[in-house]
Amino acid sequence: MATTTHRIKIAARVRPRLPHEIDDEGIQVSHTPGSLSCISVPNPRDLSQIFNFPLSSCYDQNSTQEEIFERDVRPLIDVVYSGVTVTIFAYGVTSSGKTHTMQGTKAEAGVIPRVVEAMFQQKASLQKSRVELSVSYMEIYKDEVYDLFVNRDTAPKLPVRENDAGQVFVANLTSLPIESVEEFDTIYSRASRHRSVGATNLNRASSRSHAVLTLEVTMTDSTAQKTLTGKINLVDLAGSENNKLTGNDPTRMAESAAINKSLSVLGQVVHALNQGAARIPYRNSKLTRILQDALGGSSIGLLICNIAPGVKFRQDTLNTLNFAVRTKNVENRPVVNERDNRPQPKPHFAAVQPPPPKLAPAVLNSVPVHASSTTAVTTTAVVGPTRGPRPSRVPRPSNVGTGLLPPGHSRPSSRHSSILAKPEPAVQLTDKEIDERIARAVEAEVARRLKERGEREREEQARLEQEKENIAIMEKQAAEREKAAEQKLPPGVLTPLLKRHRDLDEELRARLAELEQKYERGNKELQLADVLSPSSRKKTGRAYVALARAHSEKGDLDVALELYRKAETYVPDNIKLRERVLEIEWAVKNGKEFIPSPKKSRKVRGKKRKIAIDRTHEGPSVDHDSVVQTTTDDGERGCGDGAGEANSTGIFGKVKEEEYEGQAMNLETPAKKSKCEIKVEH
Ligand SMILES: Nc1ncnc2c1ncn2[C@@H]1O[C@H](COP(=O)(O)OP(=O)(O)OP(=O)(O)O)[C@@H](O)[C@H]1O
Repeated sequence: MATTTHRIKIAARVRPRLPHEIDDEGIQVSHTPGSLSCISVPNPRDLSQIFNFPLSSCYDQNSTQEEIFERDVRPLIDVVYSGVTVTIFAYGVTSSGKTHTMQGTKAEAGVIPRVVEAMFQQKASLQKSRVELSVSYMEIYKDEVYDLFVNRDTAPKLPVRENDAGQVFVANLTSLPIESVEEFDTIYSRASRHRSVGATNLNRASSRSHAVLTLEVTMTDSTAQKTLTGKINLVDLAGSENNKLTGNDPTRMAESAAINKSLSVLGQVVHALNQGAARIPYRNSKLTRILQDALGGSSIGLLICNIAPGVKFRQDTLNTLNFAVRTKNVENRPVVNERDNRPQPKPHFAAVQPPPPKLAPAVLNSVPVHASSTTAVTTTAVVGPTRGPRPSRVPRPSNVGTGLLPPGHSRPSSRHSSILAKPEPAVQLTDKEIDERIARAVEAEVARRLKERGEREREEQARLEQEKENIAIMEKQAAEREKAAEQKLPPGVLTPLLKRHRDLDEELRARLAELEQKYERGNKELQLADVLSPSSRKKTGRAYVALARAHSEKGDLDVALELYRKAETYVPDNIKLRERVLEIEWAVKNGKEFIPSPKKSRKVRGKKRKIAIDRTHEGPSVDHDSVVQTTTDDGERGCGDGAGEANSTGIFGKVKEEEYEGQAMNLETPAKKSKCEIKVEH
């Protein structure tokens, strides 16, 4: 049997303009008899364009607290007394009037005090049953739940849990029995002082948390041996905030971030429900976790969208109304929370039924609720021996607030412990009946497991697809960004990344060409050098060097470089010559002037030669010829000795390291090393 669905009812309320505000004349509320009322808002970007939002209730700036209560809230009191959970939440941007609507002032009492009064009036009118009322009050501050009946300094963070029947509850939340309106007022005003409130530019007393007040009524009919439990959750949400307008300090910013995040998750939940998504992200915030039952669950909902009329709130007004439009499509499946208190027969060990699926009200009996509400709701009460005594078997009844107790968990302050199962007499079953029951139980269990597995697989599949989609979106966005960056540049101009690639490419090609040239040139000279004797090679080298030097002194660096390179082919191991080539290459490449180091005077050269000769006497085997050659200062003669090399490499090597980077590393070739070693052996 299918259960009846119920859509969340939406009301919109525009608050009056505050003294310092510029009114947004464009927001209009219109009522047409016989059809939905409508709220119209101009598009902030194009004022000639008007957006219309038809909603079941629209209240303009002159509306009163009484009007709203009588029209939209009072009918729900009957629904609560029929054993159904009702959730009313006030939604809107900061300073739009949520707290005013829910709480109000002494002179203009809001929804909460009026609901309490109506609940006590209804209680007084019930003769047959024993009626008990209790209240709980919590706030969700920075995604943590706190009990507002506990002093804030000592209040612990309360965990949100789910029992095995799928009921979400706040563990250890205080539930206080109340006997009168006055008693409630005392408790409530004390608890409200614990709520996190702070001043922002937009609201001197801005709620920094979401507050959930729950009134629970239990009606025990001793004649019919039934207990009905109804609840009403009154939720004053914190307002979404634009930190530019609120002028928040770091503490307020952190609060604001938590508020905006939880409201954004609320939007995601509503969106997912509208899309019929496999996974609804209730768990992404405590707010949605706690309101799970009101959003696509088993309670009846009323969303009051509060609207601030100021021009600066235009965009927020549109956001709020768009949220309202999406929410009105969310469907709930209300259930009556009824418990059968008749003695339950003790089931045979083989007759134990598997627990019914969490979301299976369709297989349960359906009865209309005796309420003035036009909504037909279903009861979850199951009468008869197959029904276990535990209330947790009710498919996802609402559990927010005072009744948020897991099965078998009782609280001293709560009076619900009186609704416990009575002793159960034994029942006589035939063997056939037992076999049938076992078969049914096994079938049901297998079906349940298969269904669960299917759901898990679908969820996983959806998650994977979502991930794939996200990756595709990210890739597309990256490509679009790159394309957009290119398009922004004038034709022919490249993005920095492409330009860098292009530059590198060109550099690489030039370097390759240079290397090839060098190779060819070197090859030719090498072939010549090969046929010469060592002394002729040195002479040819020296001749080239002399010629190169003459050109470099004239400033003809390209020719000088060419000649030095040729010289290098004949005396490849001359380190000074190599350095000279590098220096001139650098000067040519960077368009710098090349100033050759001055020739040392004969005297200095002679002195150096003397030192070198003296040194040669220190060791037994010295090549005099090579020593003489190393006394030259500019590389125009052959290989240098150890001292000369160290000196020249010390000076030139430093310059090269900075200017030639990697090239400087290869100054000392293996050929050079081996020649020096040979010299020492001589
Ligand atoms: N219908 C109304 N009539 C008169 N004054 C109102 C009305 N609604 C709101 N106000 C005033 O507007 C101001 C902001 O209202 P309120 O504090 O209720 O906003 P809020 O939406 O709860 O803000 P926040 O999210 O920051 O807590 C208050 O000074 C309040 O008295």
